[in-house]
Formats: sequence, C-alpha cells, structure tokens
Amino acid sequence: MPPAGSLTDEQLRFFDTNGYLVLGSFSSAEEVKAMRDRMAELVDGFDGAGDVFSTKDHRQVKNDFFFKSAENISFFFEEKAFGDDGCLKQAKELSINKVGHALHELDPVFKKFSFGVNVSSLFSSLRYKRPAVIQSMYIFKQPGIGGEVVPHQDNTFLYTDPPSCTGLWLALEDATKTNGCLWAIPGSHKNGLKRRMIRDENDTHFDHPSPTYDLKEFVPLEVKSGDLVVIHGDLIHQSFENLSPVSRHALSLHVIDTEGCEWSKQNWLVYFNTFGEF
Ligand SMILES: O=C(O)CCC(=O)C(=O)O
Ligand SMILES: [Fe+2]
Repeated sequence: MPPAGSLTDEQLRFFDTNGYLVLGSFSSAEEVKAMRDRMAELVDGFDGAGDVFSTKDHRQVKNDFFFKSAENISFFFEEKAFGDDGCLKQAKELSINKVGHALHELDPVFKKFSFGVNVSSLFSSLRYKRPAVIQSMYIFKQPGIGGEVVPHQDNTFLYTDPPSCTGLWLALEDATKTNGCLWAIPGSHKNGLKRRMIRDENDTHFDHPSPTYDLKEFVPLEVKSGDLVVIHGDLIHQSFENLSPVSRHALSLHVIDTEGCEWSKQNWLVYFNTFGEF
C-alpha cells in the first residue's frame, strides 16, 4: 500500500479543480488518540496565562503574545469563554480556542505526525521541491462557545512569492454542520489572492478590506475523525460558531515551499530557517 498522502491522478485533478481535497482515514485511530491525549496533557499543565483568539476582531493580532506564539506553544481562549466578571465560565479545557503555533517543532507527538511519511508523500505528490511546515494549530471549536472563523484565504496570512501555502486540516473528531465543520467555495482558488495581512512594528493590518461572499456558494466539508482536508492557499474557506454540545477538535498545519518561493518578511510570522523542514 502506498502512503496515505500519495495522491492518484484523479485526486490531483479534483484538487486542481476545486481547491480542496478530502483524504479519508488519513490518520489511524491510534494516531488521533495519541494527539488528543497529548493535547489533554498540555492543557492540564497550562497555567491559565493565555490570550483571546478572534478572527472577527482584528485587535488580537496587534500584540506580542501573538507574535511570540510563532516559536512556542501558546494557548488562546475562545472569545466567549469569559463572564462579565472576567473569569472563565467553564473549565479551562472547555475554554481554549486553539494552541499554536510551533507544536510541530517543539512537541514530539505533533512532530511525529507533521514530519511523517503520509505528510511528506502528500507534498511530493503536490510537486513541492522543499516543503517546510510553517505553523501548526490544535483547534478545539469548543461546545457552545467555539468561535466562528470568518471567510479567508490562508495565503493572506502566510505569503510567499510566488504563493505556495497549502493547509492540512486533520479532523481529530467527526466534523459536521452541527459542530462547526469547514465550508469552502469550490474553485475559488482560481480567482487570485484578495488581500494580505502585513506586519508593522507592533501591529498588523490588511492591505485591502475583505470582499463579501455569498453564503450560498459555500459547500460543507463534513468529515470523520482521522480524515484530512487539503486546502489550497487561495481557497476561500470558513467555519461557523459551534453552538452544539459537541466539540470539534482538529489539527491544522500550513506548509510552504522554500525552494523557488520566498517567505515574505511582511508576514506576521517570522520564519526561522531551522524550523519546519523535512
Ligand atoms: O478550523 C477551522 O475552523 C478553520 C481552520 C482554518 O481556517 C485553517 O486551518 O486554515
Ligand atoms: Fe484557513
């Protein structure tokens, strides 16, 4: 059997046409459990010193905590995790929006997955010359308060010249319309990059406002635990709030090509050459 990331011509054609691809059973139940168990341990050891993550409120990307998370394992809370008194409304393990952005580099369990044969064969199939994992996020989409992720293209945040970012989104639980699965506009990756997020000294800004999108154009990507969604860097995708009683854990990796593509120094994330290479 070839590795799970080795794509057939038909899969490559689907990806080229639609800008996304679902690979069923990419990770085994044991691999998923190892990552979930490891994250439970990391959360258990977390002392509560986190920040809020919001894709609706741009203020969060202005701070040092966010910038520094590029090279460590930081915890970000759900926007709705806190009551009016400023205290968490529920246990910390049900309050964290995501953990990032260097799990792939600093944690052995996430490193094993990120640099495993399935992921590396996927980037060989996609004809990457020298792939590098640029960031990793464990996303919780907590029951009841899991925040929405507004429509975006990943190349907005992780720009190379020419663009080369591909997202890998591994479901660590079943993702459904009810608990906030991904939604995407098929073929939207063919319409170019709409805007970039630029880093200033202590801040970031977008070079253009976000276009508005017609909700009717999005299709839901409902997947099972262990399935992988491959996301083209120019694909418009989003996810809605999770108002259900069931969480929707996922691991998201973003990969660029470091040969023939130049990492932009205007990106929020400062790229360390020693990080991320296979
Ligand atoms: O998990 C989500 O809801 C969105 C994740 C995302 O946009 C990404 O991984 O690129
Ligand atoms: Fe994304």
